[in-house]
Amino acid sequence: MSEQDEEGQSPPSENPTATATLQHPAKRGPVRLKLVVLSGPEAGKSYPLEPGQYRIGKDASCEIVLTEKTVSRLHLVLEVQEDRVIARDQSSRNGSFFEGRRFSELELGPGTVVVVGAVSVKVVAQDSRERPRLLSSRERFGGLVGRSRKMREVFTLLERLAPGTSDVLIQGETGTGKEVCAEAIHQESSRQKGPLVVVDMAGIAPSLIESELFGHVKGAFTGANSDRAGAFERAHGGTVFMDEVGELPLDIQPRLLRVLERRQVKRVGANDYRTVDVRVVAATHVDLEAAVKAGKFRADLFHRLAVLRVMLPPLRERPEDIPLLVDTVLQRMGRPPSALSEQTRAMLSQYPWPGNVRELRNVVDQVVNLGEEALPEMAEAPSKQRPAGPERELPFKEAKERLIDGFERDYLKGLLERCEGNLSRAAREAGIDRVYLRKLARKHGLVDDSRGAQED
Ligand SMILES: Nc1ncnc2c1ncn2[C@@H]1O[C@H](COP(=O)(O)OP(=O)(O)OP(=O)(O)O)[C@@H](O)[C@H]1O
Repeated sequence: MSEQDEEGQSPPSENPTATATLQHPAKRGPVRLKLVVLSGPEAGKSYPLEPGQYRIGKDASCEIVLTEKTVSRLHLVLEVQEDRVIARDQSSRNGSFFEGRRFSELELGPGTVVVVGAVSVKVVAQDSRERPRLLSSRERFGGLVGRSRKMREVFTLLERLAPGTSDVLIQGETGTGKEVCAEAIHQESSRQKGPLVVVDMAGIAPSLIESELFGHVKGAFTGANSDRAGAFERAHGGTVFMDEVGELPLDIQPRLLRVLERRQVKRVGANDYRTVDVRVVAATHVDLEAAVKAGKFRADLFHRLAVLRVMLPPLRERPEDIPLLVDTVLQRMGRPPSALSEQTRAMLSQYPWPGNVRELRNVVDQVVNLGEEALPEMAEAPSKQRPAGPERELPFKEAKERLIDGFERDYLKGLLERCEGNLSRAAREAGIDRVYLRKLARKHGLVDDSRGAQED
């Protein structure tokens, strides 16, 4: 197996007939492929794919070694044939994913990105000029955590834009971490020692928004008993976070545009402008482009705000992040990972989370404090996003059992294969009691009692 650095050129093949082929619909003739690692410790490495089998895993004996901790010793096998490449997950612990969904078998073609545990790899033509964008290897940015490809793309972007001076628009559904993201941008910028002033447009009466943002002078309106600085003046030298900017009334929008363009504010009732040194980070959960089309948001303000855009993906598009988020939430609660059973974790990983990370945090909190009885409400929550599986039509208890059964079987199968059927080793690796493990394995027909299970 030859291994190249992505920065280098692929050497010409010594034996062109022995290379992997895949019919490209647009071209005649075969397309030779290679696998490029996009994230993790081996990011940038690439491997030409020739007909045959490639084992991908942490074990040094694999043809493609990925040392990242979420990768199983033997994780995925690529079967490279003359005209196609098939990827088969090897009952890996953390799964293999394509477009956010776990797969056990998948046909790969040029451009396919799959996630092995948490490591993204991409199949490209060997002579492709495209230099795949390498992803940040970090799993957190400020208070945001995630190891999915989508979140790593966000972190890559944030690494680049946070230290700059440009204003930023953060878009994402409720609970996707927009406020945490704004805090992180502030903390990673040169303004970190300055103030971060948060203004939630949805939480202020429309008549008071102007004064909140720009301040007022004494007597400007009833109740204005003294001069008051607005959010922009208070944030001088720092950052203003405008949450739910889509709620800004149309008549105030030109005034915000002026602040963005000239960095000048005029207090309500005053005649003079004051210059402010602020960075504006705005967020919205609504589609601002649609609001512009509907005449509810000024196009010029939108374009000025949207120069740099961060899109926070919904949790249902990155289920690989759920285990890490669950652990992070437990840690923030001061609880150990063992505070949740494997069954509960399996349930949490299956749920589509319409309320995103906030909902996940609340459910984990409830389950830890109230016990697993808190889960049924979760399963009853409506979701259009979730594909209807056969278990969706069953009574809750039965559906839950079936789901857990499937999870247990897959998990144990992979575990016992990795541990070559050695129950003691498997129990240690999984962190569960050996007697319980034996009981589970027997339930799923995974130990042959006539031969007696291996204990050491
Ligand atoms: N990627 C993440 N990693 C860790 N915690 C997260 C992440 N995303 C969100 N959270 C947590 O979820 C909760 C909600 O996040 P936040 O308030 O930033 O969401 P939001 O997008 O601003 O929501 P809304 O639109 O409803 O205001 C917080 O407790 C936050 O710490």
